[in-house]
Amino acid sequence: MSVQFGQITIIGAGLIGSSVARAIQRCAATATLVLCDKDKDVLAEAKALRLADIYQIDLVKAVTNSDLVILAVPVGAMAAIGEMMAPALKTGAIVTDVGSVKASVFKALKPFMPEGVHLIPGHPVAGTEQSGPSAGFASLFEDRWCILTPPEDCDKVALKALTALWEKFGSKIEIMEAEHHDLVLAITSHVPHLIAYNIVGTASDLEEVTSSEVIKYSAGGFRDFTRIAASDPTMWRDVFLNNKDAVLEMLGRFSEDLTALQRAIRWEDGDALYKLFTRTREIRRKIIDAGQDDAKADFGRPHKD
Ligand SMILES: NC(=O)c1ccc[n+]([C@@H]2O[C@H](COP(=O)([O-])OP(=O)(O)OC[C@H]3O[C@@H](n4cnc5c(N)ncnc54)[C@H](O)[C@@H]3O)[C@@H](O)[C@H]2O)c1
Ligand SMILES: O=C(O)C(=O)C[C@]1(C(=O)O)C=C[C@@H](O)C=C1
Repeated sequence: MSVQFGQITIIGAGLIGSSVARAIQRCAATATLVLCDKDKDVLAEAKALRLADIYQIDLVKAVTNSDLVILAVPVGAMAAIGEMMAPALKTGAIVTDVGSVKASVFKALKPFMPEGVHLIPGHPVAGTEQSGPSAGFASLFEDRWCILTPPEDCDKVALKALTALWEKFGSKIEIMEAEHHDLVLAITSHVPHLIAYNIVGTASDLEEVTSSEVIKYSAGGFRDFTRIAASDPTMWRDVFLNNKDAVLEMLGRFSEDLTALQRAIRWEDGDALYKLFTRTREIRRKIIDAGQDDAKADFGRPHKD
């Protein structure tokens, strides 16, 4: 495959940044790949893994001359990075990100973007509970959705180039409004993570059950929740603080439905329970039929490369 960009810079060499680096290397999408991270140990780990051509702790130096800058940092870190790197951005460059929330990222970055720089936020809907450069893998994005949320006046050529790159990674592309993205992901990703954090927290707080019993007898359902609840604390703190309205809206609905379930159990309304469980089983089957599930669901995705 041919080189599409002269220089690409990835800011943040963690799970997603390092997976993007590996995917870029695999499809030879750039002549020069620059990897930047604020943490020197992370950069050293990335270097040992040979994830890029240049390793740079200085943000300004890292983005200078880049045709594409990909921000792969927690969403709460975007604004400060945007402000710091803005003066060094090349005219015509594309700035994108991989953050799990979209409206707040656009709002955080837009004011700093110089004239002639194309800001196109993105979100690969693929990941694991792991963090850091060693946890990444090139096939992470294969057959997964990558949602792009370009502004209405987005440059068509820039959008086409970014779309082509994600397609090279094996992703399926969906174009969406940022606010709609945040509402959909609140129910499909953010609230499920909150539920997992909460149930594992509740179990560990139980006074009459020791924490060693929780670990010893954790099977099936609870174990699956612990995988999700092991996800990165910084990343998820930032997701909830930056998608507050949509998460609270979905959490309100969730609480109402939970109260209905509570009532059904109290009044021994077996029909209501049976009906709901039948409906939810159908949803699981539809997800499998649509190819959106894989065996990794239990313990993270196996590394395929
Ligand atoms: N983990 C997932 O499953 C997943 C999936 C899709 C999208 N995302 C999004 O991807 C982004 C990165 O998540 P991750 O899982 O790769 O996290 P990670 O913790 O593995 O990596 C984040 C990296 O960013 C670096 N960093 C933080 N602030 C920085 C700064 N100011 N300058 C330079 N580097 C900085 C950290 O040192 C770290 O190495 C987040 O916005 C997250 O919402 C995560
Ligand atoms: O599989 C997992 O471990 C994930 O949590 C991945 C997951 C998700 O909720 O689906 C997490 C956050 C991202 O923004 C995208 C993907």
